[in-house]
Amino acid sequence: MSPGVGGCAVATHALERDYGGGAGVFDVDLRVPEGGAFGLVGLNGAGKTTLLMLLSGMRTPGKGRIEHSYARSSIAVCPDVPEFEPWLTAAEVVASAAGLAGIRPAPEEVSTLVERVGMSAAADRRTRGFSRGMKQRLGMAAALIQRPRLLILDEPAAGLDPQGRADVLDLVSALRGETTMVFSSHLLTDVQRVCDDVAVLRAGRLVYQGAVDELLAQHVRPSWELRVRGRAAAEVRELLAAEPWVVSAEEAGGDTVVVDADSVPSGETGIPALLVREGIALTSMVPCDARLEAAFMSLTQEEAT
Ligand SMILES: Nc1ncnc2c1ncn2[C@@H]1O[C@H](COP(=O)(O)OP(=O)(O)OP(=O)(O)O)[C@@H](O)[C@H]1O
Repeated sequence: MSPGVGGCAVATHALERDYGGGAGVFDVDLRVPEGGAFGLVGLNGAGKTTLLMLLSGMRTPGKGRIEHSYARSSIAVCPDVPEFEPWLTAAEVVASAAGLAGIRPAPEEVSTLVERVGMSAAADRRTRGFSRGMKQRLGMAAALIQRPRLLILDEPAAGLDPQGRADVLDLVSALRGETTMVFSSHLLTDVQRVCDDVAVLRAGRLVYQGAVDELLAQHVRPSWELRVRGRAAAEVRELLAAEPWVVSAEEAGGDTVVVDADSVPSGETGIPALLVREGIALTSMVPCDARLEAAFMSLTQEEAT
């Protein structure tokens, strides 16, 4: 490990890449803990790709420095829209990615990886005509065959349908602990689903880095949409509103009530406990993601002070 990286897969110090006209990344002190999934979020043009390319060594900084725990050969990158030679099959793409990295995997290693990314059925199909989701998963297999210690994924779930997005996020989640991942997204909900830590970029500058839970605690009022059975929604709303930890409770049509709590733990434990106490059946309790997005937007758009 390089001196000074202590506990981090990669760390940057006053990193800058200035494209002029305010574009680029500036004064970035990033700490990516080892072994987990690290999310990099920001609006379009915030500098996510630039920072990822700097971390990967594919672009050079104008100022500042980067310390890696790993050799350059242990870093793999999956671009936002992976492109492959159209005449190669999926399995050949993975095998040739290994060859380019100087690795000679056993055929079973290639097929296991192709299976792991859910591409077994297409292993022997040429990549011409692959959907974006298939390309994304194949790109991840081509990166993983290099046995990276650090895997950099640029918007791996962007442009995918809900199923494709869920597949990619599940894969990222399953890789936690195996390799350090840094992945960019403009969706906080994706990051919340799979990441332990997150950095938020606004106009090229870091405005937050740390635990996802802490970001949510600081910027999001926890909220759930409940569906109940056995009692009118109005009555359930009233019962909830009387609880000291409930910030607001609103009917949202039919059997649905939306509850804002003063903290995630108080809502997660208090809502089921109250309903059990009152003998009310809870048919679903879903966090209100739209509000998470709104909080993220306020964090990324608010004026720098
Ligand atoms: N090679 C380049 N030369 C000049 N400007 C660039 C270059 N690459 C990126 N930029 C500009 O730097 C800013 C950050 O771009 P970057 O692609 O890093 O952002 P991003 O957060 O990844 O955006 P998106 O989510 O849209 O992909 C943008 O204003 C972009 O136009």
